[in-house]
Amino acid sequence: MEKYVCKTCGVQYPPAAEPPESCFICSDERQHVPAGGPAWTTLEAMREEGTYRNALTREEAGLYGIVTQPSFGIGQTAYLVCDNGFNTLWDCITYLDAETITAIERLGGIQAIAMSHPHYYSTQAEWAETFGAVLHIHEDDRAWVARPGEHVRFWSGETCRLSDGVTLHRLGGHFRGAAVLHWSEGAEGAGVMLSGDVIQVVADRRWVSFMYSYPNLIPLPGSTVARIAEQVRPLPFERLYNAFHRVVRADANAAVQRSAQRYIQALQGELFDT
Ligand SMILES: O=c1ccn([C@@H]2O[C@H](COP(=O)(O)O)[C@@H](O)[C@H]2O)c(=O)[nH]1
Repeated sequence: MEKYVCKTCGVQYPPAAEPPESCFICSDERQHVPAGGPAWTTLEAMREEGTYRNALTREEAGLYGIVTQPSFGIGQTAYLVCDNGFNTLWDCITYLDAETITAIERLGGIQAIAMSHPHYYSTQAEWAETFGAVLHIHEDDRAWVARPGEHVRFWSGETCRLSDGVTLHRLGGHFRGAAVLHWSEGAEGAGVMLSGDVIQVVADRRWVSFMYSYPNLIPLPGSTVARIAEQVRPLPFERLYNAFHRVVRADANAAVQRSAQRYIQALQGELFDT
């Protein structure tokens, strides 16, 4: 029996004799199945190949980025937030090896794992089991968990406090249970938001955007974007990190507010006349 991993999104499935016929994450209209159909590997095969390694980078005091090189699956970055002795892994990546485990153990291990949305679930069960961490997922996204188990804690409502400085906020939009992480101690106490791509940092780093599907370019309703901006407004955060190493470095809450206004104006035909 093997725990097959979808090569397109990096999500791991429960033990089975044969790979699944399709990946239910990629078959959804927010992702895509490659033209050649689904393809599969396993975490063990990836380790044996020796192709991959994880780069762990210090982003700022108490915050580390972890990304697989060369890129695998969607290619997202996971973050380790070290908040006064309580470490949270924000989002997850598929590849996990002994070198990564040692490096993270040196930083104090992982006490909690929290996910923005299903596209980054990857091998979250392996990470939770390896580090003895509780895996926090909003209950509205329960149906997207390929490998449920004792390690998962489904949270409900709009917020979930993980440590003194770390709180999850359900924003919805990209997925019903889509969440962001607010770290009040980040950016030297000015606050940091980790957003996955529930709030997406765009090419011009002074702006963000919001989508139902990024690869298939399906936007969100203006009312949803307005609600997301209102939920975020009271939170103090100077910096915002997305899942692809893009950062709004200064005045990030204001960037979210003006970007939401611009997005809604564009949807309403008030931003340009082309
Ligand atoms: O800016 C982006 C972000 C993501 N994608 C692609 O979308 C899918 C789903 O990933 P999410 O990041 O969770 O939306 C994946 O295939 C990404 O490569 C994109 O095209 N542009």
